[in-house]
Amino acid sequence: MAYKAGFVALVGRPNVGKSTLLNALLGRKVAIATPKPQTTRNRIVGIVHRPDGQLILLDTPGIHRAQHKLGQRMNQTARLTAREADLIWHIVDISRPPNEEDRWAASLCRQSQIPTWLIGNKSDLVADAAAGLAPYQELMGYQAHWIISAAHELGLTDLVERTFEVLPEGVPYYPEDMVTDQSEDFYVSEVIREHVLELTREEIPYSVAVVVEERTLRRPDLTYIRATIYVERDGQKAIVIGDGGRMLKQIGERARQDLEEYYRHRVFLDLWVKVREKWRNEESWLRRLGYREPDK
Ligand SMILES: Nc1nc2c(ncn2[C@@H]2O[C@H](COP(=O)(O)OP(=O)(O)OP(=O)(O)O)[C@@H](O)[C@H]2O)c(=O)[nH]1
Repeated sequence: MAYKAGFVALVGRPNVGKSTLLNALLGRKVAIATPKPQTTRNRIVGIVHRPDGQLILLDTPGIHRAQHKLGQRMNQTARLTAREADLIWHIVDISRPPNEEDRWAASLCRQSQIPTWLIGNKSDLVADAAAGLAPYQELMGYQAHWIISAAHELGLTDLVERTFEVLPEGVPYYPEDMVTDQSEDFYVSEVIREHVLELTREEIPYSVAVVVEERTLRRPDLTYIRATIYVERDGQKAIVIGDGGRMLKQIGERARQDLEEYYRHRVFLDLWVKVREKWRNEESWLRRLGYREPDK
């Protein structure tokens, strides 16, 4: 069987169940990939790995965020192009009728000219799912539609199965063993490190490493992150902390803002600075920090 690999963009107004769907799909066979922010505009939020293929799920920032800024957003970032996705899943909540935002999302999908499937979620909430889906179908007229319940994991197998069928043939984009936590922690540490380097300039060259010690979702809208910034000398520690802790506060502030943007909810960032001499020579440390040898 030919190997399939492709990108699916998730589109849908807030609250339709995108995160729930992702979580349901991101079972064991799935890993989160966290590319550097500059490498792609549409964030990769998950990869479904199978022996015969790889389904890469993309989130499209800007599409489902701004309710009141809808007008502005229309001319701004939210845009999907065929270069970025092979298929769009436009997710809707069939327990409610379509609203302005659903219409707007639909117009973006149409403009993109990417094949789009209508995914009617929350089927468990309605007695007649087909009736719930009908107004959306009328409005959008997409090629195909699906009825699912992300929360109850209904209809997902078929959806994924059929999606693989339409993905292009290709080679894997990502290694199969991509581990969720590692890449996410690595991303978080890179964000922090970036601000350390930016704010301290030449004073702290490359002798800085950041280790995420804890990262927990404390509440649905709050991620707690405790991280340690490692430097090689006491003098560097003093610089990173700054007078009265001012530098560290600024680093934390900037990194937190970036991370809140990334997680789309509040982040409590607890930063520590420690000295560890010559960490750069320690192999186990380099591995712990995520600096692995590139994949062959
Ligand atoms: N009954 C039911 N509730 C669901 C289903 N899918 C999602 N929900 C609920 O709908 C609400 C919104 O779900 P999310 O997954 O956070 O929606 P989202 O589209 O990611 O929302 P944003 O993060 O705001 O973009 C949550 O309370 C979910 O528990 C479903 O299939 N059935």
